Amino acid sequence: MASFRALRSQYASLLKQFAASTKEFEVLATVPTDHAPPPKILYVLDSSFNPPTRAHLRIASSALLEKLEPGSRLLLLLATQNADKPSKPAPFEDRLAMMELFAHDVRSHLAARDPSVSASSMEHIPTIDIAVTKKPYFIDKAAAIEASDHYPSPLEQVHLTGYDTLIRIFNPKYYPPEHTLQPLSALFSQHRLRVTLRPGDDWGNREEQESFVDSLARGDRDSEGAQREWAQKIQLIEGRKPDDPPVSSTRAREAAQSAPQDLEWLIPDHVRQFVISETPYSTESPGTKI
Ligand SMILES: Nc1ncnc2c1ncn2[C@@H]1O[C@H](COP(=O)(O)OP(=O)(O)OP(=O)(O)O)[C@@H](O)[C@H]1O
Ligand SMILES: NC(=O)c1ccc[n+]([C@@H]2O[C@H](COP(=O)(O)O)[C@@H](O)[C@H]2O)c1
Repeated sequence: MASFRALRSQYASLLKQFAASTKEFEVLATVPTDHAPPPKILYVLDSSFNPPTRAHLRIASSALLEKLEPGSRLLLLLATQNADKPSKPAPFEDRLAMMELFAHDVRSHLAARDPSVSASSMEHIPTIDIAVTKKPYFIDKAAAIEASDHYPSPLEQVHLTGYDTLIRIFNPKYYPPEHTLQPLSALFSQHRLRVTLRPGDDWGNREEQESFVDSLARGDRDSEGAQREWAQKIQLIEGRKPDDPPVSSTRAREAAQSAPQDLEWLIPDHVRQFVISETPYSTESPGTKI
């Protein structure tokens, strides 16, 4: 693995080229770098990766472990433009460096759970792509991935999100000018969502979250332009256990500043080494405001 400084400068220059290009989506790196078989299914984890957390690790690895196949590929996708949040530290090159380290965390985690993997052979462990997009909305991200010559076509995408993101995908305010849910039909005609429940004060308890898909299947969102069949394309997954503390990137950024001992349970090993050594969230880093 390259040094942290080398990783960061490699991504800084790739980002510059991407920003100056007319491309909407680009794969910047692949872990491992050697030739991988063409994917048969693409799991997409879109995130701000600021930083990648153990919640992201669980979301990605539980999807891949459900059916560990050579044709499964994971795509870690960083949107350089967010639908709602303004950009804040860490800089994108630091996040991309952390995504690559996170890819190693995911592969180690999968290897530890697959009895057929020996220390010397990771060949059955899925390949992980690290990519950027200029598109903030899922319908456009999915279309940009479809249009990319990096992948065979057609290729089913399974977007890995949390419940809070599902709610926002189904908010008509994001789909001007009509502001209906009809544009989502392009996403659900070919692709799926695998949604991890995120019970808490902000998004309702577990039962309320589980009822979202039932309500869609009953036709409660028909008047907004939704289709009942979409419910079959949304798989809900158990999140953290009720007694486990909630994990989020916000919490990890706070811990980096004031409770570094918490980083151990908040972020996975390779990412943690970067955060401790490079201090991207230190109060002294330029413009840091968590
Ligand atoms: N603890 C969690 N449980 C379920 N889903 C999660 C969890 N953490 C993140 N996700 C999901 O992972 C995706 C990417 O997450 P994101 O980068 O927004 O992390 P975050 O922890 O919510 O960030 P921040 O705290 O900076 O707002 C989103 O779809 C989000 O819903
Ligand atoms: N309707 C949509 O497709 C929609 C709405 C809100 C957020 N998003 C995206 O979801 C991802 C996660 O968002 P947050 O980092 O704000 O939790 C981001 O890439 C964001 O741009 C998409």
